[in-house]
Amino acid sequence: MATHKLLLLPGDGIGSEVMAEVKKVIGWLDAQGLASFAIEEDLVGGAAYDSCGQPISEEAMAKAFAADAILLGAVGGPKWANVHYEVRPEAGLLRLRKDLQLFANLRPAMCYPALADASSLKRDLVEGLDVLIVRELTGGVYFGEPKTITDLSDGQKRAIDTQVYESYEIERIARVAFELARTRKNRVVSTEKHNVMKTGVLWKQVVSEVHGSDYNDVTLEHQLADSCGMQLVRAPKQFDVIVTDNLFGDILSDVAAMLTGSLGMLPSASLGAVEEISGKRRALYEPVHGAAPDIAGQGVANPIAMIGSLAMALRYSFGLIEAADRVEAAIAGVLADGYRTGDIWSEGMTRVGTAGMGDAVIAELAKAA
Ligand SMILES: NC(=O)c1ccc[n+]([C@@H]2O[C@H](COP(=O)([O-])OP(=O)(O)OC[C@H]3O[C@@H](n4cnc5c(N)ncnc54)[C@H](O)[C@@H]3O)[C@@H](O)[C@H]2O)c1
Ligand SMILES: CC(C)[C@H](C(=O)O)[C@@H](O)C(=O)O
Ligand SMILES: [Mg+2]
Repeated sequence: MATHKLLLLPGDGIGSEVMAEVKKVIGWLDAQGLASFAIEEDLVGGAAYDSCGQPISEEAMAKAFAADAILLGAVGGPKWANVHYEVRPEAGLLRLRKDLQLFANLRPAMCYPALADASSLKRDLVEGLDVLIVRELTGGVYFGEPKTITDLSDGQKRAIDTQVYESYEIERIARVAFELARTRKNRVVSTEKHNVMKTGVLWKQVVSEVHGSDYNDVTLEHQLADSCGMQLVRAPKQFDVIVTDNLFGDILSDVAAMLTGSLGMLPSASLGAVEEISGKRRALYEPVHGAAPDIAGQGVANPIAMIGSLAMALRYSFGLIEAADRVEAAIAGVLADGYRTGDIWSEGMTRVGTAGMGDAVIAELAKAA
């Protein structure tokens, strides 16, 4: 069996707590002979800043380039509120995404039947929900230049962020969305704001062209991003795949999280292009949530988003479909058995902490083995 090089970057806040649970799952898969991993670990975010003055070291970047896949916990927190913008914890994550060219961010939001009552919406609106947000991750306002704050002569200040998209960036993310739609319900909603933004005009045009030339079999609808947000909480089951830019994708995925019960439920995969010679694609897997400073250190964070991110790595990077299916079935199993961390807990359910949820997943895996 091939050995997969996996780099673990726990990061800050609850990042290391949820990573500890994923390590249990990795250990279990290895022990069962279902997967074989060569594990490296390093610092990212505030933890790296505290250690070397940078939100990711050059050594960690080299490990990231050498890895078959990266698992990242979370970065950020109030401890670093006053560090210089260039070296803030989030800059480490953004550098990984940009330097590794991880342009395709897949954020599936699924509402497990056992959790339909934990959703922000009524059960019938969310039960069985399965939406995939395909977020462009290396362009847009996150990276566009100029990006400045300047002092003006009258004592005022001016801040500039720049939204830039080139057509190739829109085309490649549109292709990812259409390809994935073909494996699902064959429907794509593309969302932007062409009514106020030039990038929105280009986005809509390029997505339509890609659709017309190669994906006529997929149903395509365009929605303005504000309206898409509204539709997502009005009637979420109308969606199959949503393709959108970096900023709208960030916002819509947190909204979608609450339809599933909690931000602690949403995994993600950030993928690069398939390399021509090696056939490999760079990839980073991380929960959609952040470092959750309000609950960090208490052992109560939900590790399911992190464990689900490992399942996505097994599926997309390593082709270990059986192992991925087993991990996802174990997550569904513990929820059906009533195990709940605080964020998804309701009357009558078994309340567990982060480690308790990780142990329950292992027990469920073992039951099915
Ligand atoms: N990918 C990342 O590393 C990432 C993502 C989002 C935010 N952040 C950073 O994290 C810091 C805190 O940001 P924030 O508070 O706006 O967002 P957050 O996602 O950290 O937390 C938002 C809310 O969700 C809850 N939550 C999040 N994950 C949870 C989990 N696994 N289990 C239970 N509850 C959970 C938190 O307790 C909090 O109430 C900021 O510095 C931000 O930049 C990092
Ligand atoms: C931490 C931050 C840079 C990040 C983003 O804005 O992309 C986060 O919110 C996310 O959703 O992954
Ligand atoms: Mg976000």
